[in-house]
Amino acid sequence: MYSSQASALPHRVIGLISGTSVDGIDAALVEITGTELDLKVELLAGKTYPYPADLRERILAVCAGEAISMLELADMDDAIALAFAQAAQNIQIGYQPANLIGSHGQTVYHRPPKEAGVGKTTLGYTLQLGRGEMIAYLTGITTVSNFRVADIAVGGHGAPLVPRVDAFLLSHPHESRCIQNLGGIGNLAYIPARTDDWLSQIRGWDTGPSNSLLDLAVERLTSGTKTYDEDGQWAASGTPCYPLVKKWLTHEYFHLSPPKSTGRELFGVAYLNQCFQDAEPYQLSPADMLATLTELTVASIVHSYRTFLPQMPQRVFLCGGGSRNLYLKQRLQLALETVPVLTTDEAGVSADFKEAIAFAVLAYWRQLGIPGNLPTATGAPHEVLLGEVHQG
Ligand SMILES: Nc1ncnc2c1ncn2[C@@H]1O[C@H](COP(=O)(O)OP(=O)(O)OP(=O)(O)O)[C@@H](O)[C@H]1O
Ligand SMILES: CC(=O)N[C@H]1[C@@H]2OC[C@@H](O2)[C@@H](O)[C@@H]1O[C@H](C)C(=O)O
Repeated sequence: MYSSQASALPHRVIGLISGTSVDGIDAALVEITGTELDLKVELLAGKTYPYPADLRERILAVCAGEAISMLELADMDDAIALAFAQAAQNIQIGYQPANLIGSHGQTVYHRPPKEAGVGKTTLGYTLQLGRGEMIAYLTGITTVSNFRVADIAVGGHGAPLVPRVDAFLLSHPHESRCIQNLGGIGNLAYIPARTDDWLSQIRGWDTGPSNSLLDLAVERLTSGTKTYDEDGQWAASGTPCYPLVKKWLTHEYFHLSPPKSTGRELFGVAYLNQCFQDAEPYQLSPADMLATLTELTVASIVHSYRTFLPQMPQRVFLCGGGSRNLYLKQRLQLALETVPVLTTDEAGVSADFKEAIAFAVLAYWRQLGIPGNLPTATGAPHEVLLGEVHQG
């Protein structure tokens, strides 16, 4: 545990991320004081800046495995960095300028590490575009980026990284909690009540698809006129097909023991095509298909908790865009029975901007020399400093 002396003064930091939904750049301007147990973050401004439509399409194509040249890769890296730098400039309008940026960038590829014989691991590989050096150059603000590689370099998954920040922002003295992110991919942080040794008992992993398949299905069912099902209204008018959910739950990812991480490589276009093929004999309506895909997200989360957690949490707090999907939230509450399902807003942390806030905190920790990974979530053998620093 680190002393808070180094950070007695508040730090104004910008956190930036575009996640696996590729819907746009979430930017948070925050004021941070304290370090870990005394960490305090005030959200001054939070906003999502949508990507230009052509850039979003190019990113999604690359995520789906389309080949591009090195020249195109460099251009895409810079186009993303430019969009991130603009988001950083815009979020500060009307505020005192920030002195640090933590930028996650855009994940375009993620390959978890693999066992390679006794005590050996083939390192994972992860690629986030939107290079930090360009953001620092364009904004004149010191920028920390490329957070995942240091954890990967010691054999970890490099993901999920937010659980360590969740631990200090959302733990409770007497209550065990799950913080469930519903992004393109879902992930959780299980945080026991803050008694002795609570930190070492925190768990975290990716639960599987959350909005990624739903969004792709909506695009497909509307011939591209819609990108998501607002509030889950369309899905709510359908009925889940349980034999399909049962079949899809046999996917080996759901049965892998944590630590584990995944991405659009596993739960993207190819997987959705398979889902539509599997659904053919059932002649589902579009609404039934969306309800069934929603149920896969719900069932995979609940299966994950019941199988891999030491005990069920006392409360679940949702965050990420999927926490605004009322149908998904309602189905999750039904499946979790007596465990209350809330959003992190109700625990004082913005459900929409928690990931952006987390990368502001991770950059701040990097500057203070505080590790950012949680080995029990990433599978790394020990804590490491995360992020590369580019002076502004
Ligand atoms: N009102 C809403 N109703 C239903 N779904 C919503 C709503 N608002 C946002 N979403 C969903 O949330 C998604 C965006 O969520 P979020 O920004 O948390 O994802 P992300 O950060 O890209 O994902 P990840 O956490 O995997 O990196 C949208 O693509 C959409 O599917
Ligand atoms: C490689 C990558 O970008 N992973 C993301 C993704 O989106 C959700 C889940 O999969 C999580 O593991 C991670 O993001 C969050 C911010 C994390 O690291 O905690």
